[in-house]
Amino acid sequence: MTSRDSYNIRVLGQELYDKVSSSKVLLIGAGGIGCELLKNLVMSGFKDIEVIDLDTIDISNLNRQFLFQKQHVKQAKAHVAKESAQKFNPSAEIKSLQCNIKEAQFSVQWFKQFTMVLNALDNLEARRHVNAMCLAADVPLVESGTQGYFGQAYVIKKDETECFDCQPKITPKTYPVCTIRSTPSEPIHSNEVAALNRETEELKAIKEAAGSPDYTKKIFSKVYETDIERSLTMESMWKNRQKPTPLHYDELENIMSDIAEKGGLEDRKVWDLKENFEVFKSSAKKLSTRLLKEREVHSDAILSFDKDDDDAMDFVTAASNLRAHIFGIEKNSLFDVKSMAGNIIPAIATTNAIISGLVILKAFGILRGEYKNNPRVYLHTSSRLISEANSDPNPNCSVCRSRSAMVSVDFEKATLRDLINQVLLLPVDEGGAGMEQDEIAIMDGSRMIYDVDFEDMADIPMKEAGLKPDTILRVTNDDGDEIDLIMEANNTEELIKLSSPLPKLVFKVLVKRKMEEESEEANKRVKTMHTIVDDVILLDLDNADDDIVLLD
Ligand SMILES: Nc1ncnc2c1ncn2[C@@H]1O[C@H](COP(=O)(O)OP(=O)(O)OP(=O)(O)O)[C@@H](O)[C@H]1O
Ligand SMILES: [Zn+2]
Repeated sequence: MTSRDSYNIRVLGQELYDKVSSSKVLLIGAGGIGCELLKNLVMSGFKDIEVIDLDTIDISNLNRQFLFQKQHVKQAKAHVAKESAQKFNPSAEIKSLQCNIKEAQFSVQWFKQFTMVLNALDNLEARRHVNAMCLAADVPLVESGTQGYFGQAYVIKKDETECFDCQPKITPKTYPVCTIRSTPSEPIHSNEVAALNRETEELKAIKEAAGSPDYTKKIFSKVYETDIERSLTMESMWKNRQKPTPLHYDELENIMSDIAEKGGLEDRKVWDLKENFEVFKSSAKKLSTRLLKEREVHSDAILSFDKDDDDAMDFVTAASNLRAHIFGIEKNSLFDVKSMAGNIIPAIATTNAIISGLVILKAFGILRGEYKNNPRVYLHTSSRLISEANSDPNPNCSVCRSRSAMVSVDFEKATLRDLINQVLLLPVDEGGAGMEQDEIAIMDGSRMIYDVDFEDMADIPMKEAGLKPDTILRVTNDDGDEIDLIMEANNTEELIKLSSPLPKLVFKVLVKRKMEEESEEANKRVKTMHTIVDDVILLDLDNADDDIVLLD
């Protein structure tokens, strides 16, 4: 036993320590939160850890992802994180995978081997996927995230708490191109125009003029002079708006200044007009020189935008500020533009550290069997921690409120008809779905494979119908019941068999489904169901007669 272990026994107590050291944990993501978390896991006594990350280390990760150093740049995050974290507690067994967690090899069955899953991801799609997999595998998940000084950590457990998708998520803002091209009104508009310009016509012009002595002048004059003067001729556009003021290259060139290019300009300072002009010229020149060099190797080389490319960020900042000046919009520092153009909020190491610590506390809670009573924790401004009770699943959530079960299948022989007869029509008290034949619909992802008017695939072997192990079939009926059937290859003689009885119906929502999904209005109504008029909720808690509750 290492001294780390005896220390952990004293801190956690023997009972929790034993649970910690015998549990198997999956950590998804080895970025800002993931690095902190992996270090915390090994230091607090977790011994069996699998870490997965699809990415390689970028130089910009080094300021906060402290398991990585300069010599690791371009190596796989998961492998380097494992090597570095291992040193904190050599008795821990860490397995690393450089993969996308959405790959088919990480099946529901694979997820089932873990005591818990810890998410340290940075995107909605992967979070949604892991949420669905953990629900299907019935493995508790700790979800976490940070944005600047804000952060949160909470537990998701099937049937006990809200899942990741129980509450609608705000989708990132987009701006209509036509509006921002002609009449930008906020700083972010100008930035996007600069980015768009760079990506479309104006960048093409820069590329074509690259190498010629007056190419920056050409592009400058087109975007900031000719285009603006043209738009000024459309009188009606400026009736209720401030008119733009074109910029003239030669006039700016003649302003006396000792700045030759960006050298010495601070990233957090808002540059003045002349400074933006000089940075525009120098960054455009550097970008085009780079392009010409790359074209010597590949004739069709292009430059693509990367928020961590200094020349690209200088160009976008200066170009958007020049345009902001024309439209009388406030200019921004390079630091601010980087947040907007890269659609990022700067990551803060301290926030990641606080949230990772909380994730470990949530994980201890899971090992003590605390789900609903394992409060969500939010980190707010002024470093205040706020805890909030974990909520029940949203009865209208289409992700966690559908029932799911594993079905073992002989894909070579069993047909959808077998599935219908032996699982879906099977009475509820025999562990089946108790559905009616003519109201069943079966979907394989977005592909309809069976309903009463489409039986083409009902009598062919499932393999021929394109079904394979780990397919998740969604079965619905006219009552709005939803059942997810996770199809696994069978290891018995039987054609088809439910691995476990279907979970009983807890909440059955018979609203006419018009209120579902997408629209904000619908989402509001889902959250406050008592305001729904004319909708009916059917609670069938014990599978006895349905109770009908009318909502006023
Ligand atoms: N589908 C996925 N499968 C595996 N790993 C993923 C998946 N999606 C995201 N990740 C990983 O999750 C981690 C999230 O970490 P973080 O938020 O710190 O992002 P980052 O890319 O390292 O930093 P930044 O975006 O701030 O430059 C990243 O390392 C990323 O590679
Ligand atoms: Zn849910």
